[in-house]
Amino acid sequence: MKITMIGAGSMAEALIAGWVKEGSLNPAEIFVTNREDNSRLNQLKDHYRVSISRDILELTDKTDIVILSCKPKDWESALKPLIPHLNEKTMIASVMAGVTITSIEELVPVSPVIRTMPNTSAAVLASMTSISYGAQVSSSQKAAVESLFSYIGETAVLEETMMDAVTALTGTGPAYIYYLMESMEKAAANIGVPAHIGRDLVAQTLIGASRRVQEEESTPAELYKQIMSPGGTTEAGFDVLKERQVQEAIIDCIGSAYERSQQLGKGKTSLKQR
Ligand SMILES: NC(=O)C1=CN([C@@H]2O[C@H](COP(=O)(O)OP(=O)(O)OC[C@H]3O[C@@H](n4cnc5c(N)ncnc54)[C@H](OP(=O)(O)O)[C@@H]3O)[C@@H](O)[C@H]2O)C=CC1
Ligand SMILES: O=C(O)[C@@H]1CCC=N1
Repeated sequence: MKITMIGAGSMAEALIAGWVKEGSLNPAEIFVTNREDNSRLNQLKDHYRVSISRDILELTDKTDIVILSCKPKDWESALKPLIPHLNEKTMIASVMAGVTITSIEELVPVSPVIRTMPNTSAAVLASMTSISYGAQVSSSQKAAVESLFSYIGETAVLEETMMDAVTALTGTGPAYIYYLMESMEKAAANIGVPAHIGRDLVAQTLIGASRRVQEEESTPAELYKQIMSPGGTTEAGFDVLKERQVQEAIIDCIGSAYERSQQLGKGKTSLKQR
């Protein structure tokens, strides 16, 4: 499959890294462009052997899928020069937060449009990617898209009404987990565990906890209650979490990310416009 990526930032790199990691895609058939940062394009070319170009029309020649991996404020100007060269065989897949299928279809009525929400764990083939299809996507195109994103992790096909929610939950999600890990590393250092040791211990603790949720029937609450002995260490820790209302803060954090995804879809590019 020949891919054109418009945008060469963090999310684009995570996708590229995942697609080439085990040879799922031929890097020469991944064409990447950005707005102006030549050194970034050369870096991606040197590291992953992808094809790069400043000529967006050259990139879209015979491409099967154009991936919009720029920011929500930039996609319309990025896509405009391509419009006369697109047809019903060229899929447009967005990874952008907020931007709706309808808004892309309005600009490119001829093309099948797909809205996706991967995450940066694509780099290690562990993305959770949600996918929604516009009305013009054929069943063979749907199969091709699902195969493409299943190379880099798990996929779920969802109604578009859920895309802002999954953006807040799983697109943004790894960042919350890294923040938790950073907090645990800082705590480790405070209680005498050097950072380089603490990092590995914390990472394995998260992997083990996640795997139990994936592989067993128990809920997270049942699992944490198993760890909590009356009067023990876990209870002492949870007393602080409850006193500081950490669970409420996390619920509000994801709610705020959800609202922001909705706003981005309405073209509110600045946080001040909230
Ligand atoms: N980061 C993440 O974890 C996730 C991000 N996303 C979505 O992915 C998208 C990209 O995010 P992220 O990678 O973090 O952003 P970055 O800021 O890292 O990258 C944005 C890229 O878009 C390029 N760009 C901007 N304008 C144009 C244009 N007119 N034509 C071509 N390229 C252009 C930039 O080029 P230049 O540097 O030259 O300006 C840059 O390469 C966003 O829409 C975001 O919502 C989705 C899931 C997770
Ligand atoms: O912060 C953002 O807007 C993007 C969307 C999902 C993750 N990062």
